Amino acid sequence: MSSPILANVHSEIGELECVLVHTPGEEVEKMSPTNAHWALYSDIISRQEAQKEHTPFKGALGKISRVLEVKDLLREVLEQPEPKAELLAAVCPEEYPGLLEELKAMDANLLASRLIEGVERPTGRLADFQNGQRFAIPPLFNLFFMRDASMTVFNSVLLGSMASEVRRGEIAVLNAIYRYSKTIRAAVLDPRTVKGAHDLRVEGGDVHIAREDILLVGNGLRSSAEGVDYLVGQLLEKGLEKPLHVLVQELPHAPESFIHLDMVFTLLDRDRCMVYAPLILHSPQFHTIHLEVEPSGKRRIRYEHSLVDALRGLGMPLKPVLCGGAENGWNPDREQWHSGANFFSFAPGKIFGYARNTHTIEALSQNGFRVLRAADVASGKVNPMEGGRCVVTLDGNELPRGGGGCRCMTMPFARRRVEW
Ligand SMILES: NC(=O)NCCC[C@H](N)C(=O)O
Repeated sequence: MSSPILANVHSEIGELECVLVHTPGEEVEKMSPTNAHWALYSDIISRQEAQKEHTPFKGALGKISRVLEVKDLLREVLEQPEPKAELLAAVCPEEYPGLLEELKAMDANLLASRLIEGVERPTGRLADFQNGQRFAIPPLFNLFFMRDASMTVFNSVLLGSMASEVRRGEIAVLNAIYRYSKTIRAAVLDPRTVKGAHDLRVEGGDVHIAREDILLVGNGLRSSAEGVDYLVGQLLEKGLEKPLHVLVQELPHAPESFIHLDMVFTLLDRDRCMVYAPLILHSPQFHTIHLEVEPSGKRRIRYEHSLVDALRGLGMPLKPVLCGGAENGWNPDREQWHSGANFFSFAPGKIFGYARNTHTIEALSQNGFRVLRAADVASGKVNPMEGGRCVVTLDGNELPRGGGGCRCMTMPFARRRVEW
């Protein structure tokens, strides 16, 4: 058996070597207009349509990098008796002992599907049915947004501390995978072990590694100040070789399309970033805070003019490309809403994004990004690794209704180091 792949991510843009994804399955249809908002979707979506859009994305990723389906990793873990028992104990409510036995008897394949797609309460009680509490184990509606519930930070994986109850089931599954998979290996940082930390929240959409010594962290609905302090504390405990700069970007709590930093800002190349300008370039209300941490643990903290200015000050001059192609007006708002600022870099200057955000794609084209189609990359018709900058576009009309884009749908596990 080959040796496991080790967690190794030291930037947002290094050439991708291994990425975790989840193809949207039955779980995305286990909702109706009444509970879609609770499930954190802005609309109900069709599995078939979502899969149609996701397939070329995964296919294109497969031409570039090793791609691991989270369900395959889960199956591998469930084939091992002790991890299986441990995971079932974590997710199966004690009030249904019969259910636990039923799940224990399932083979790894069926059980992996059940844990992702959800298990209905076995009681058949009308009250549960009517109040929408139908699940003993809720479906992992948002699992295809692999980015958020865990994140590779250097050589460790940090489990998310999710702001919404509906996403907490993802953590148990991912925790089991990171601890027991034979395919991948990582040291796991688990915020659940911190006692009494009621306001410790951190999600991967907010955590970006700009450079080995610079982290960017969104601070809003999903990641709290305590979450940032936890991450810094963990990195200090592991030992810093040089000062670490943490640039914290405050985010508005509404509308819901501003949930994470990656919905308003993503890194595209050594010298380009995508910005939703009204917030990232021109907001006096939402601050950028620079936390400098020395290897000794000594910290300094100050306001910066903006994220882009702070990065320039740290020797990362970035030209912003505008989401919606303009500073203000309808287009930035319309395209940001459909994850128009959310790009996933698979190498410096090589990115994935949704084709529907035409003004943003045009702005990228004007910045030297060749526009390719994911289906053509997946079929081998074009090779995105050849030539300079490119944006690989996928038809994303159904997927963004779940609330995220290409960065949200990937969890990079290993990348090559960038030569700066
Ligand atoms: N990084 C991201 O912005 N992820 C998108 C997550 C969407 C999901 N429906 C959520 O609200 O958590």
